Amino acid sequence: MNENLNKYKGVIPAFYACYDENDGVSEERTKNLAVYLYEKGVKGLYVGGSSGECIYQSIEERKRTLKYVAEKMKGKLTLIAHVGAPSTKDSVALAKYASELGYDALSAIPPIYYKLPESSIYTYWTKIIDSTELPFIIYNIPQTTGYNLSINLFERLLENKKVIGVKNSSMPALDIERFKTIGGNNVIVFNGPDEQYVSGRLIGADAGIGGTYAVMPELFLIAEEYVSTGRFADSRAVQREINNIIIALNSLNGSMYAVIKQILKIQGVNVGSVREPMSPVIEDDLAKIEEIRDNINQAILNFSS
Ligand SMILES: CC(=O)N[C@H](C=O)[C@@H](O)[C@H](O)[C@H](O)CO
Ligand SMILES: CC(=O)C(=O)O
Repeated sequence: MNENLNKYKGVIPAFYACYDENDGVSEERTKNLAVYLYEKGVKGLYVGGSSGECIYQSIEERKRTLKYVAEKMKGKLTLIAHVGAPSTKDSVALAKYASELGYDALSAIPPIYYKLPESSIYTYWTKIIDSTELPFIIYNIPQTTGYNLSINLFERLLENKKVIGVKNSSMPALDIERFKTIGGNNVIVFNGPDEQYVSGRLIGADAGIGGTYAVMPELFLIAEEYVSTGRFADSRAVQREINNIIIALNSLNGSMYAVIKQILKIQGVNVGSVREPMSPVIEDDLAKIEEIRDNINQAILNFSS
């Protein structure tokens, strides 16, 4: 692995949108969550992606989140700014801003909503990449964007030396193997699906970025330790627990992020709720959410010994 890429190797939580009680971006809560995750020992933060509710926020709000995280964590954690927005213009504005703030790398989803040809997707990503000196991580998440990164476009993008990696959230582990095989040691491949962290790492992912890490960073750090030290049976056991928890997080009335934020709140890290149209948690689910939180803590205890 290229030396410069070592700072990306590890568990990198996707950072959440942190709101005040009036659905506004909260400086204090954003900084508190950043510090909380830093103290857990994660490698870096992926700021302003799906978990950051990027699509529901104004560019101004996204800039504020990028700024608050950088103010607290620059030089302490590897900071990746997700700058994908519906228009190229807004994405480039965010990219330039993240670069001024001292982020380590940029990342972006492909264009959304309209089904654009690959030539437009190539141009979109390239304009973001060309707008700063920062390295770039492609974000492939076909479930939400409707576009699945082709090998052809991946190879074309890799011709640009600023492209250092891909965060792959498609479900086939095969995609991770292909991207790693094609990219080799000069490219870092991030596992996307948290439910397949262990499989992703074994088939070629160098690291992981995920939306549920922040509610149970300990478990992903343990899974990573087991994988990297060859304790495969143990790593499977942790993955099973993680999956039980993710399934539970998705089994209630509120959106997964609302449930996660409720758990963080019980843990003493209040980051508010989710922005509509995502649904908040409902009163009737609060006891079940406590139970999920207890299960997370029990799993951490079980695997820490
Ligand atoms: C589709 C999607 O949002 N994928 C996220 C990013 O890769 C994951 O981290 C999920 O949040 C996670 O795997 C839970 O399903
Ligand atoms: C990984 C993820 O959930 C994000 O893009 O924020």
